[in-house]
Amino acid sequence: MPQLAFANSFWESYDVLEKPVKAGVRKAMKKFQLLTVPELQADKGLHLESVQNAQDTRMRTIRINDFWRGVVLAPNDGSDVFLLVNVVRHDDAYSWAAKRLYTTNSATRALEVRNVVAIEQLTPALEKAAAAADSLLFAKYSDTVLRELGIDDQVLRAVRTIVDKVQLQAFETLLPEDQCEVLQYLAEGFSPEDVYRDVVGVRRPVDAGPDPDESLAVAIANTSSRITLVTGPEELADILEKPFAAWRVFLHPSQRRVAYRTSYGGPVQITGGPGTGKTVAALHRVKHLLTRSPDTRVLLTTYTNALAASLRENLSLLLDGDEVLLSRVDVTTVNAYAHGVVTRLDGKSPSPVNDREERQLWQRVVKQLGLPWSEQFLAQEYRNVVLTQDLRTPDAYRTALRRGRGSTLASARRDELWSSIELFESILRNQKATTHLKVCARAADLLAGSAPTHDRVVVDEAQDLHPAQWRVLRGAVAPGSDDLFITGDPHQRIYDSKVSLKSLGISVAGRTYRLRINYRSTEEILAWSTGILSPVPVDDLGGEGGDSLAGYRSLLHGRRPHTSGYGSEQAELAALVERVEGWLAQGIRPSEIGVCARFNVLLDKAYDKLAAAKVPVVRVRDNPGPAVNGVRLATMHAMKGLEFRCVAVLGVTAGTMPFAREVTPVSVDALQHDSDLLRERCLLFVACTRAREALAVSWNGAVSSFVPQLK
Ligand SMILES: Nc1ncnc2c1ncn2[C@@H]1O[C@H](COP(=O)(O)OP(=O)(O)OP(=O)(O)O)[C@@H](O)[C@H]1O
Repeated sequence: MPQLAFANSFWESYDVLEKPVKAGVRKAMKKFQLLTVPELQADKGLHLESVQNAQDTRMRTIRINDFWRGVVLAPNDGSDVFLLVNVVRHDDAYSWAAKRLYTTNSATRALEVRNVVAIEQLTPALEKAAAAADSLLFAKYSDTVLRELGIDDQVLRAVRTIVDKVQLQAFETLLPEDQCEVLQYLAEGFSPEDVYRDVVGVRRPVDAGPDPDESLAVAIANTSSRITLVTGPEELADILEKPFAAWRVFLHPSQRRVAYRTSYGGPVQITGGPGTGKTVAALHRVKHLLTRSPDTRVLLTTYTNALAASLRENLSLLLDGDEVLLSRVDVTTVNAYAHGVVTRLDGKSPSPVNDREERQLWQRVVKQLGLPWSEQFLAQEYRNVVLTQDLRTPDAYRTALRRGRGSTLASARRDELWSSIELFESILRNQKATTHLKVCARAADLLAGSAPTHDRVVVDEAQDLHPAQWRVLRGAVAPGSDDLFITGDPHQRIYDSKVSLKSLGISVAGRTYRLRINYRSTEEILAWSTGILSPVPVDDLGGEGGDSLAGYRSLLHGRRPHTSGYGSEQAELAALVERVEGWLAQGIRPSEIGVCARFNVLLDKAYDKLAAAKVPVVRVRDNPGPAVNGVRLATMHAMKGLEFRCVAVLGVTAGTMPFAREVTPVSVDALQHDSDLLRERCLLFVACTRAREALAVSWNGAVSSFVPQLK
């Protein structure tokens, strides 16, 4: 019996087919599992036929129904894997199939496809233009270097005509995938050695011989990042029936490498810009850890309850709803986990105050003691010095290094300040209340004196965790191999947490990896959003140096973000309604649209305007499940970790972004001032990078200085 494999191009077309057409595909696919190759060729219903004038003689089409045909690559080398590459309307199927050529990459040994006709047609004209060009994008790389990276003769000829990145982009959909990726990395300034390591090395089979003489079946097996091989009828039914989520099946080699590495010697850190699949890598790592050993208990944490719910859902999808595996994972936030530990080991449930109540308490302290510091200064001192370093006595505080704080405090002043901390804590005690970070501190103490609760910990959205929360995670698992798998992006740090992971007993030295391909947003959205952060340096995740967004790329292209200023809030909101209606008219579902603003006040007004225009709207804070209809409205903070096809960011006005009240004046503390400003910038960056296809940023009055000017 032949075997079946599916290329990712197939899923892209299959996913949007109408139900009866999908049923037709399923019926046709079944035949591949029931019939022998000669029977397939003779089957009248399937009508497996060659494609006239095809560039690839292995190209066949099959009948799905009167209007649709499947495009199949049939083996002609004695191997037996048929590759389903597309489902196309009858009239287009033949010309689509005729132009495509599948080849085995000489370096990666993976199967890749090109639009051979288009490349042939374009190249001569481009060669003429290139002869007159001042410089060529790949001039500094010799043919030998490019060939070693897998570039073949036809692509090499085209490469020698490329003058700049824009032209490379225009070629992207035509070029064979691995070769294209090599060129994209070189164009970003990566050295051929880096590209070999990150693109070729991770794909090339260890036992690859000097020449690519593999059969089609072997080349298919080498292409796991783009092709799924189906092993049996049940798997086929399963895969065709479930909603398809590409990330479950097609991991980029850089994602696969970090997620499925058998074991790490200790904590490992995965960073990457927005949308690079860090959450996806974390989920696959959980799968790997669970399936590797039958008893392993995993703690998977994220930042908010809403994100925890979505992680749970996706993990269930990835594990095919396997209850036995799922029962060995706890998916939660660090705060909720800490709360559970304290409740269990102290025998009573703590009652943390919320952010607003905590602010009010500090106001009370300031009023009562009449000290020369603002409530904001005291709250930051408590969070960023006292709780960060876990200082518990006035003596410890008196001599502590106040890392990250730019103001000096002499010993006498520190004693005064400590009195405010004592008062704050005593008010809490009297109210039988506490704070989330104090619950974490208590949980860390309790864990230090008891057995770890889990065998492995996987941490998503790590950039915003406070040292008190890291201490909890450190205590949840015994130090050793595979103890902590940490994913995060320091450019998305929207709470004021300064962390040195090493000082918390979490050393990731030699075990840090970076993901660079953005699967979410178009290159246009990513590049524009990157401009929000480009004027300022950003610390890395572990607090040991700097991080940068250089070299991140997207696989998708689209329109540039739309930026517009209005004379009044009314006008801005009226334009929002029009924009959302426009998106809906394009067939985008309400739940695929996100509208966000820095504060709820503006969101409330947006809610009313949209509702008045009969646009369904829901607030993200009300935790609407995926099935709930309605445009999603969220504050910028609540946008963390989410994504939408279209995003409108409102009120990016000079007085709001940055919001002066949230920014410590330079005169009070210069370092804190910079760090507050950076946090505000990151907030806008997070909001904008939630958009997949369309981003609209607007303001009323003067524009925020964070908004990059479109060139
Ligand atoms: N290998 C893949 N193939 C297809 N889609 C992918 C792949 N990896 C990630 N994605 C998709 O890209 C999007 C972003 O992935 P994910 O949320 O894991 O990124 P992230 O790095 O955690 O993002 P952020 O830090 O911005 O929250 C999701 O829609 C995800 O399904």
